[in-house]
Amino acid sequence: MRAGVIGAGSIGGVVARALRDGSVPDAVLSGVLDPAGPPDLPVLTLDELLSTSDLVVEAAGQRALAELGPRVLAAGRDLLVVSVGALADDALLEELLAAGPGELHLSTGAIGGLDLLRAAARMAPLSRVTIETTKRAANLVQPWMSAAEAERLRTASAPVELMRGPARKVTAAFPKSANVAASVALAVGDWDAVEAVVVADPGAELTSHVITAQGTAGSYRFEIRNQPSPVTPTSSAVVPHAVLGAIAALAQPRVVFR
Ligand SMILES: NC(=O)C1=CN([C@@H]2O[C@H](COP(=O)(O)OP(=O)(O)OC[C@H]3O[C@@H](n4cnc5c(N)ncnc54)[C@H](O)[C@@H]3O)[C@@H](O)[C@H]2O)C=CC1
Ligand SMILES: O=C([O-])CC(=O)C(=O)O
Repeated sequence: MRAGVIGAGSIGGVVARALRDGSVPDAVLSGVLDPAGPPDLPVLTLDELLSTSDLVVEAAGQRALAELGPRVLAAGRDLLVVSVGALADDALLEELLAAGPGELHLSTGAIGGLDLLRAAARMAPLSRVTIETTKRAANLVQPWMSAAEAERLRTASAPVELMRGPARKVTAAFPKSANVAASVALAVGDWDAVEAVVVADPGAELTSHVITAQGTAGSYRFEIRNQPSPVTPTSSAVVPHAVLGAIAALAQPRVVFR
């Protein structure tokens, strides 16, 4: 399988180098598309990427997925999405689903438990599904925040709850930090069932995601505590490895959990 990568930052850069170095059996790097043009990686145009890849990994952000995702699928290339939060836009999701012949795949990204939540939600609708994300306060500053609010975050001395609301709203408000809220909503198949919370903690060494759900199938609590990426600390360092695991499963579908 030839895999191309859109966005060669903290996630896509690790993925591209691992593919280039042959660490995934039966998968090779075709190249990367990134205006930042990492010097050690083969940088291609979109047309070149599409003509030399079987699978394209999006690791460039929610806006890039909206701009480029439909073209990847329409060119007949499979697409593995990391910026899952962009799918909170129903119109984009419909466009991507209609855009084939390429197939759409979603990365599990920074979290786990999505398979069990999906199974439990199929048994009977879940109630009270929540995901609480806690990150280092200074990394959660957003362009829509007032200067005073941004400064309060940068100088916070205690944890602050920044937003609590429907997953759709929270993933759009924190596009680099709360894609996981969308992942939980897509796993349970109900955007309105999932409440997302973002907490800024000046003392947080690790990024945490605590997912809870109750239903007929049982009661669930997943606590994930990830090391932040040293390059882009809003992203967990494990994310590129989730992507590489997905590529390995697509390239060589043997002994794969589904
Ligand atoms: N599903 C999940 O659990 C997670 C999803 N993410 C998503 O992954 C995205 C990428 O994360 P990082 O690699 O840490 O960010 P990063 O900032 O380190 O890298 C992003 C790269 O994409 C490039 N880029 C931006 N727009 C582009 C475009 N239109 N075409 C090509 N390249 C473009 C940038 O130049 C940069 O090199 C985040 O913005 C977020 O949406 C991040 C963490 C977890
Ligand atoms: O990497 C993480 O821990 C989660 C993240 O940034 C996101 O969901 O956008």
